[in-house]
Amino acid sequence: MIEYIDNSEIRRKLSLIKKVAVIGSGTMGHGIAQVFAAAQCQVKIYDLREDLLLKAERMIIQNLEMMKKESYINSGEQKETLAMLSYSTDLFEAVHEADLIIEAIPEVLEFKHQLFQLLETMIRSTAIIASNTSTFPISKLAEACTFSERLLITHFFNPAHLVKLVEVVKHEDTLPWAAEEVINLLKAAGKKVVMLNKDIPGFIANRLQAAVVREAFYLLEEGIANADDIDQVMSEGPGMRWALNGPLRIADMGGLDIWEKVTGNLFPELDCSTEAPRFIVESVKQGNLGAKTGRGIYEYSGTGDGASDIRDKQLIHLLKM
Ligand SMILES: NC(=O)c1ccc[n+]([C@@H]2O[C@H](COP(=O)([O-])OP(=O)(O)OC[C@H]3O[C@@H](n4cnc5c(N)ncnc54)[C@H](O)[C@@H]3O)[C@@H](O)[C@H]2O)c1
Repeated sequence: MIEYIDNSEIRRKLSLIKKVAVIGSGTMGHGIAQVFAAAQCQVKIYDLREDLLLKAERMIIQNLEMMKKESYINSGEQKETLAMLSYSTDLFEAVHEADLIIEAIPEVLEFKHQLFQLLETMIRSTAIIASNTSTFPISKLAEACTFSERLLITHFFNPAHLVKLVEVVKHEDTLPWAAEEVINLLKAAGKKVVMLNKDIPGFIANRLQAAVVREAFYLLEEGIANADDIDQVMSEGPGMRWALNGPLRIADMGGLDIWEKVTGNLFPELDCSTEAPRFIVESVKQGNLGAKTGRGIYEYSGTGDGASDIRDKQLIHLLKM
């Protein structure tokens, strides 16, 4: 973990990043834009169509309204954040003055490469470019761009306006000032930043999550317990501890002699499949994508907005603790 002096106000004033462009206003993009707007950057959000931008604006308004209702921000902060945001379907207009450009478009390498090639002709020669990719190593992203010395991964978590963690990955060419600027800004925005020492697919968090999810679907498919019980085992047990201490510290606290037995005895028993779980593949084929389509592992009313409202309220309560 990078540690800087904790004086976000001074850091913010000294930061070179005043203007931010967010490309892609979907699940992640709108929340990322909100984070930078709340940190007093002028933020332009770009998407392919006007209706997508209107949806993003609506979601940011709802996010801020809930944060105010739950007394996490005041109405001054709500207004100031909204005033820092603007929306555009013109890519050049969105990016040409930006100090930092964050892409949050779909996880398709070809799309990201095409976008980088377009950006090359439009952005300032000192602009920093960050990708919110969940899985691609930065070496893959850099293959199709001429700005690898200003390229980073900033991996936010859904919902980006509430989850504190951002994983940062540098390319071997990334200049130290570019990483430092972005990390300082993220910290001033209240984020917890972890920078990886090496480039690896899935970074840290998604590798840890994927290991747990693989086993969770194995237990479900084998009928060991129903979905609700499997989820409860996690949230009432390990999840509760993991909110406060990571798996390595917990291993230390339990005793490494015990964990030698637990891992040695259990590793040979664990699922080690190398493909997406059958349950997920079948659900996707049937168009059951989870909360957003009303059905996944559970059933939801409408488009699942109620479920994300509850999740966001619970996260705000956790943050206030
Ligand atoms: N959803 C998550 O939980 C999550 C978490 C962390 C990281 N990510 C990563 O963030 C990125 C975005 O994911 P998302 O879930 O927000 O996707 P999304 O589908 O919700 O949003 C993507 C947005 O990008 C727009 N878009 C598509 N092609 C574009 C282009 N060429 N130029 C500009 N905009 C374009 C789409 O119109 C859409 O609004 C992906 O790389 C994903 O892996 C997602």
